[in-house]
Amino acid sequence: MAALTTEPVLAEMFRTGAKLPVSFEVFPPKSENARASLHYTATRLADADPGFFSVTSSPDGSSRERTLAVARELAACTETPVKIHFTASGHTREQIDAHADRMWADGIRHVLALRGDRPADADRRGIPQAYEHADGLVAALKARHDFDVSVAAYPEKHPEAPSLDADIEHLKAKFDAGADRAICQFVFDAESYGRFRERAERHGIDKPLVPGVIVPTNWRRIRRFAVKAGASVPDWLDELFDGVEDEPEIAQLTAMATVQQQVRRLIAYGAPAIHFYTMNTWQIPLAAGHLMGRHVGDFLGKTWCGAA
Ligand SMILES: NC(=O)C1=CN([C@@H]2O[C@H](COP(=O)(O)OP(=O)(O)OC[C@H]3O[C@@H](n4cnc5c(N)ncnc54)[C@H](O)[C@@H]3O)[C@@H](O)[C@H]2O)C=CC1
Ligand SMILES: Nc1nc(=O)c2c([nH]1)NC[C@@H]1CN(c3ccc(C(=O)N[C@@H](CCC(=O)O)C(=O)O)cc3)CN21
Repeated sequence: MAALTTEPVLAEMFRTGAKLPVSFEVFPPKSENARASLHYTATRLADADPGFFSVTSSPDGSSRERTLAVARELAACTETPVKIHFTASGHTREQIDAHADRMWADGIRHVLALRGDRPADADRRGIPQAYEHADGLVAALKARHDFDVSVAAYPEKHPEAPSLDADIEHLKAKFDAGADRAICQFVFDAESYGRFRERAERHGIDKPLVPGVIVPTNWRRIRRFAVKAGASVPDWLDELFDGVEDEPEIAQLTAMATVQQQVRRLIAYGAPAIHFYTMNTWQIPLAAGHLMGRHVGDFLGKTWCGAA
C-alpha cells in the first residue's frame, strides 16, 4: 500500500517557515473598484510582515506611470517597501536614467529589472529598447543609484533561450552586472526549482534565487498564462481542478491546498524566501504566510487606507 507521510508537516513548516522572508506581487488594477479592493488586499497582506510588495508593469513598458502610481499608494497605505517592475523595452537610455532619478526621489529603493517584450510592430511604432537584455538595464540602474535590484530567472528555461545552460549563463551576466537576487518564474513542480538552484550553483551563481508561487485563483486563466510563459503544467493539477469551476468555494480551497503543498516543497528544496504572485487577492497568500509561522491577526482594529 502506498503510504502518505506520517510527519506533522504543518507544525514543522510553522517553525521553519517563520525564518524565511515572504513577498507579494500585485498588478496595477484596471478600474476604480479594483483599485479600492487592492488597497484592502495590501492592508491585509501587510499583516504577514512581507519584505516587499512588487508591482508589475506591462511587458512593453507602457504601464510605467500606472505602476509607479500604484507603488506610491501601497507604500503610503502599508509602510511596506515597494518594488517596481521596470523594463528596458519602451524606454530610451535617457528615459531610464531620468526615471531612475524620479523613483529614487520618490523613495523607491527596490527594482525588478526586466528586458520586457517588444510588440511585433515595435519598430514601425518607433518603440525604443534601451538595452537588448536585462543585464544592460541592471548596470544602468546600479550606476545611477544604489537600488536593490532583482532580476527574473527561469527554472524551466526562458522560452527564447536555446538551452537551460545558456539561459543560466545569461542569468549570471545579470548578477555580474550587479543584480542582488533573482525572482523565479513560477513552477508547478517544486523539484524543477530544486534542480535549477543546484545547476545555477554549478555555474557559480551564489546570490538568492527566490521561487515564485502563483495563486491559482482561476485555474483556466492561470493555466493559459503558464503555457504562454513556458511553465509546464502537470496532469495532476488539471485533475485536481477538473470540475470545480462551478464550485467557487471548493476551487479556492483546492487552490489553497496546492499553494500550501508548493510552499512546503519549495522550502524543502532550499528556498531562501517565497515570492507570491497574488493575482491581487489576499486570502490564500495571507493564509500561506500564516502557515509559514507569521502569526497573522493584527488586522482587526487597523484602518485601511481606502476606508477614509
Ligand atoms: N512582469 C513581470 O513581472 C515579469 C515579466 N517577465 C517577462 O519576461 C520577459 C523577459 O525579460 P527578462 O527575463 O528580464 O529578459 P532577459 O534579457 O534576462 O532574457 C530574455 C532572453 O534573452 C536571453 N538573454 C538574456 N541576456 C542575454 C545576453 N546578455 N545575451 C544573449 N542573450 C541573453 C535569455 O536567455 C532569455 O532567453 C519579459 O517580457 C518580462 O516582461 C518575466 C518575469 C516577471
Ligand atoms: N513572462 C512573464 N510575464 C509576466 O508578466 C509575469 C511572469 N512571466 N511571471 C510572473 C508574473 C505572473 N504574472 C501574471 C500572471 C498571470 C496573469 C494573467 O492571468 N493574465 C490573464 C489576463 C489578466 C487580465 O488582464 O486581467 C491572461 O489571461 O493572460 C498576468 C500576469 C506577471 N508576471
